Amino acid sequence: MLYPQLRQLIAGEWREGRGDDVRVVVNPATEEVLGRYRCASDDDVDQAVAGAEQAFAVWRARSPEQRQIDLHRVAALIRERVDRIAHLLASEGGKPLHDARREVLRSATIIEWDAAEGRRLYGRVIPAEPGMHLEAMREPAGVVAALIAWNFPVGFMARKVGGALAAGCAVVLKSTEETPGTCVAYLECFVDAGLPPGLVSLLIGDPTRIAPRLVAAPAVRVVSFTGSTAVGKAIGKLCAEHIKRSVLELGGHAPVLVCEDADIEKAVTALVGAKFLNNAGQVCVAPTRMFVARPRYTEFCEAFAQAVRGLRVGAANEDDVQMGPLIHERRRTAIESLVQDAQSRGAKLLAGGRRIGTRGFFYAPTVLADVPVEARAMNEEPFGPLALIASYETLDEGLRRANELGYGLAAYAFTESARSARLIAERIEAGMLSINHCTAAPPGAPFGGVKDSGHGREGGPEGLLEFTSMKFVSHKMY
Ligand SMILES: NC(=O)C1=CN([C@@H]2O[C@H](COP(=O)(O)OP(=O)(O)OC[C@H]3O[C@@H](n4cnc5c(N)ncnc54)[C@H](O)[C@@H]3O)[C@@H](O)[C@H]2O)C=CC1
Ligand SMILES: O=Cc1ccc(S(=O)(=O)O)cc1
Repeated sequence: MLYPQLRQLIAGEWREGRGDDVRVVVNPATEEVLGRYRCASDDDVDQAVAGAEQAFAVWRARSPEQRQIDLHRVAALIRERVDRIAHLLASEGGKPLHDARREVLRSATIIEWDAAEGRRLYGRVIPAEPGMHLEAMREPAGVVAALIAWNFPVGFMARKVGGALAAGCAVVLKSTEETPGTCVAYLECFVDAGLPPGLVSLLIGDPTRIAPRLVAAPAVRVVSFTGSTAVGKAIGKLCAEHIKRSVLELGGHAPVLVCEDADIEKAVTALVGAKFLNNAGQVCVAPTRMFVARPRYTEFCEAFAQAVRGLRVGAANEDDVQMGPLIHERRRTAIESLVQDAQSRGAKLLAGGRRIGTRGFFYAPTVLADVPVEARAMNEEPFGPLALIASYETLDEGLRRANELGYGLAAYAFTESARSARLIAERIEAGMLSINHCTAAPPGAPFGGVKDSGHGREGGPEGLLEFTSMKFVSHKMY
């Protein structure tokens, strides 16, 4: 399948960037160069924002029903082009083709859900004396700056671009440096569906140049970022400086409580899938710190390690592959260093712990047990195929361990006890808790974190409201 020409989409026109730098895109499974792009310049950013501002005026004037119809055309094109988009996502991002396909198809469902929800952005009539009409109106916020990461570029585009458009906004999207071909192919669906020119722009280039200019642009009203907590803090500061509303979907280091009464077989199947088979652990909600009730510890460790040893690692297009490579050499070195550090502090290696092959950024699915609290991996988000296991004596202690980090994105619990489940639900410090499963949040659920994992929500009615502003209108009629 042909790799696309990597062009910017600026004010309705696909064209080359006008920045100085040219960068390459690499297949992480083969290290082969897939393509090159010239970065966006400051002027490109300004033109994209100006185009979005003009298109916003057209789009907000359309009825919510018409916007839903328009977005359904986009979703239909995404489904039609699933093979092409998934192929690009797998080549650039390294995930197995079947996972890439699932992400693309799910993204169409997200857009459809948001498109329908866009018709329900109700305001409120406030009771008042006769002759006075008091109303809280919800309006589209304006131009949205969407900054995404490489691990689920399609899912992120659906949530940010789909959500913003469904709420009546226009979007300037900053592509990921690693997966620009996927972003181009995906946004072609929006253009080819006949949306107003300029409604969605795509900028590819140096994020440290694009992001500050985009956030500072007066027409930009909401900034939606997905990435690390470190970069999220920098974006948050920029937003504060320019008084921009922000949605920050940042890192996580999800704890898992495996209670004494858990079904260990079911827990292991769910956790191995969510940890390793979901983008090789490069997921913000990946279950990573597994705290197991002492009486079930050995049983859990053995079952978990055995399941992990049987996983098939390989390139996206290989038959039956379950886990792909890491996105780049930096991530592999980071995982390696976390594993070495934990082992030097007494952690026991139960599976993996090594590179695989001579080409591509492969690292074996790795399990460490008896991981001490001071190991770096217990504190820094690994963002890779590394699971950590430790035991707890009481549920109180388990909850304390689960809550001890600054992160607060996803958390998981496995228990057959309604009482334990309730206690965990009440006391866990996380934006999302899954009990007895690890399946992904559906489009209608509010996705997001607390503490250092960010603020604001994507998905559900809550996600759409982030792209709206309130206007209070009081009308004295006589
Ligand atoms: N919440 C999530 O889903 C993600 C979390 N991460 C975390 O970040 C760590 C590092 O991965 P990276 O790819 O290096 O993530 P990162 O946070 O550095 O980059 C994420 C996105 O932010 C943009 N970015 C980077 N530096 C920027 C800056 N100074 N100003 C504005 N935008 C900037 C990049 O274009 C990138 O696509 C991972 O190990 C993981 O812990 C990374 C990607 C996604
Ligand atoms: O890594 C975090 C992450 C991954 C996927 C999604 S989505 O549901 O596909 O949007 C959200 C966050």
